[in-house]
Amino acid sequence: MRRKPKLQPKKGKPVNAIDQWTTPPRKFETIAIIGAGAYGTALASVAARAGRRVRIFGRRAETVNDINKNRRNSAYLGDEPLPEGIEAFTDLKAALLGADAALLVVPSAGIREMSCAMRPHSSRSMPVVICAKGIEPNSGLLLSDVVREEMPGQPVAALSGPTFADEVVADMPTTVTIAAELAPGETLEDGLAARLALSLSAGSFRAYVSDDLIGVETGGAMKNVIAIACGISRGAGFRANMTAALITRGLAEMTQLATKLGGSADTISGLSGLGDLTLTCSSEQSRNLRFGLQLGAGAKREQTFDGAPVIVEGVRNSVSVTDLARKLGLTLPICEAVRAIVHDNADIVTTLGMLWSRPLEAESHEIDVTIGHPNASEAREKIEGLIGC
Ligand SMILES: NC(=O)C1=CN([C@@H]2O[C@H](COP(=O)(O)OP(=O)(O)OC[C@H]3O[C@@H](n4cnc5c(N)ncnc54)[C@H](O)[C@@H]3O)[C@@H](O)[C@H]2O)C=CC1
Ligand SMILES: O=C(CO)COP(=O)(O)O
Repeated sequence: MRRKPKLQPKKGKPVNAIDQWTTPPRKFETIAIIGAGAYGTALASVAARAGRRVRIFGRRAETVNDINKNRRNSAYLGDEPLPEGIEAFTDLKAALLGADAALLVVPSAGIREMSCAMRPHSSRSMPVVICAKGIEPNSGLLLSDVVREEMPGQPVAALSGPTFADEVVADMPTTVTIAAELAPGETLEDGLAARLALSLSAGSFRAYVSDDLIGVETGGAMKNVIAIACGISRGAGFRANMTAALITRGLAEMTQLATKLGGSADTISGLSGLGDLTLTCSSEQSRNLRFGLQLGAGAKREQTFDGAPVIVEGVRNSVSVTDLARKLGLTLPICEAVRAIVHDNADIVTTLGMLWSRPLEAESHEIDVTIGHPNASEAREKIEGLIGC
């Protein structure tokens, strides 16, 4: 078995730590986790290790029994043992009974339906924390806005960051950002994000707080699309320089959309943006990266993962992100390229080549300059030649 190194926390008073603030925020005691897949179960473990009472909802009876009887979720997380203090239910009402906060951990496609189902069983003061990554197709809504539509008046937050579920469940060092908007007169110190961070942080799991819900959610939705681009490029035979370019220019696309929506560029350079982008674009643990690798190597979309129904959020989000950007008058070339390859069967080499033959421009989006490309066709030919087309 692989050795799991443990962090050794340093003794002494930390600087500016939430639990050292003048009046540390009150913890939530009972946490409901909605969704017993890989990430829901991992976050249930985090909450239980932090001393919370945890009630997790899963749709499949076998999974719920596995968690209650064997303290495992073998369908999603292999043999990794789960900590004590997690009770699983197939009944949504029972899972939400007495919950002080709920983490919503189903795929983005299920957020509207699930929040609608939660509404009759949720106390009005119970915060709903979105842990899925996405933007709703057609409406272009952030998932927090979807929840607000289905659960009017409910406090909403988002938890996002570089967090592979199997590392989280194994208590490997992990950081996230928790974001919630501040009510008038409220400060970060007494806000919802701080209460959640204090309720979940323990041992190897460390949450930072933010009031930029838009920035955190936009970064999370977009990084999966960029990870697919990195996978496609590597799978098609391009190398490290191309990956670095896609990550960096992908980050620029994330910044453009987030700031246009009212989020901050600072958030995009944080854990939920750059942090998660780095993780997802560089590790083959990522489903989005692996999906791209398979496409790049020539698989059809339906052949990826041998046809298994794996959640690859970047697939639907390449459409919702580009639709939203188009509506806002933005062009996101990498996200558009992923959409064209994944949904319109566009040729991979030609589509990636087009990224290199676009008019030259200033690197900073604060400077609005485009310079006609002197050698567009030459650039495309060069790229095609590189991988022998
Ligand atoms: N697995 C990971 O490492 C991480 C996942 N996430 C995000 O968490 C979300 C969930 O992902 P995973 O837990 O990995 O997926 P998963 O496939 O492991 O589990 C999804 C769970 O949601 C349920 N589900 C599926 N479709 C549903 C629907 N339409 N309505 C209600 N329930 C539905 C499934 O039965 C399952 O219990 C995604 O948005 C993903 O991007 C975020 C960070 C890390
Ligand atoms: O969001 C994730 C890690 O932060 C999980 O990424 P994948 O869905 O690509 O596996």
